[in-house]
Amino acid sequence: MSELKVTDLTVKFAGITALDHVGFTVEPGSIHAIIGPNGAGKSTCFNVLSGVYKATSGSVRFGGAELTRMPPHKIAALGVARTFQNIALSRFQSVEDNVMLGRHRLMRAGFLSTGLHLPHARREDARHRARVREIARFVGVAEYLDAPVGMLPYGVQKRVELARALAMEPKLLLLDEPVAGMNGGERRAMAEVIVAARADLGISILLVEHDMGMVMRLADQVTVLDFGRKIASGPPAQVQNDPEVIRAYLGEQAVQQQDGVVMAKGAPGQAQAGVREGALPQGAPEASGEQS
Ligand SMILES: Nc1ncnc2c1ncn2[C@@H]1O[C@H](COP(=O)(O)OP(=O)(O)OP(=O)(O)O)[C@@H](O)[C@H]1O
Repeated sequence: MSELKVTDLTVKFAGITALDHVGFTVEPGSIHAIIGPNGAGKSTCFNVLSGVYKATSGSVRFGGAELTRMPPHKIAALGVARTFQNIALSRFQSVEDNVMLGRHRLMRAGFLSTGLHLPHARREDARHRARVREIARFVGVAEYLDAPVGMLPYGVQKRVELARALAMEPKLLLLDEPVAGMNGGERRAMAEVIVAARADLGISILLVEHDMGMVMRLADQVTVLDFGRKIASGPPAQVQNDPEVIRAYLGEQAVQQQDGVVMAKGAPGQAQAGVREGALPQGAPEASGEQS
């Protein structure tokens, strides 16, 4: 099994250092979360890992391969699959056809022989469609296989996206805010699928998520970014009590006020000026059911 090792990763855009010598390791078969307030560099990190952005310096190694100079399709071919913050599916195609797109790199029959319905291409297509149906059952979308994706509820579409990523038979899955915009029930269903993907398929998972209840419940390890720098890392229980992390989320005042309890000032439910999105709850709560 391959580990993902990120070392000294730096990404600069004109005038902005989005990632500043960031390092972390995703152990094989683990769930690792990257968290941090808005603009911390989480998406930039994902975009480098999947080949969308080029690193300014540093290294990303997956197994024996250096990913930083590889195009996205080569990284995918090594077994790294990702989902996106905003759903990236073909709305007019069926669930089955969308998930089949994930299998393309695994198919040997060319476009022409598939189009001409040659026997070997037909057999291969049937084999892949059978696997697609298995994966659809695994993520709980089997009943929607024939439906156009655009007709389905948002939570189901997010699971279809996960199914398409799993259809690539990845070793490492990058999930960019997998429960964003979902209601409580949808979040719990998604969390169950993520846990099952690790347990049943042995996949390593790297997760960016603003739902801290979910992160604290699912992740084995958490890396915290703020303004492009890694400010903390470790198991969830350790990270959520780290003063640097509390300061990043709630500001200096909160650190001075808090004595074991992290709270923002102001009326309940009212955001404090300067408090950044993704407030960090104490304890290890169940999946929150609330959107951060
Ligand atoms: N393509 C780009 N060009 C210029 N600046 C960028 C680009 N992508 C990201 N940035 C900047 O890099 C910094 C990190 O942004 P990034 O989107 O990675 O943060 P994030 O932690 O994912 O935030 P959010 O939680 O809001 O999605 C921000 O200052 C952002 O404006």
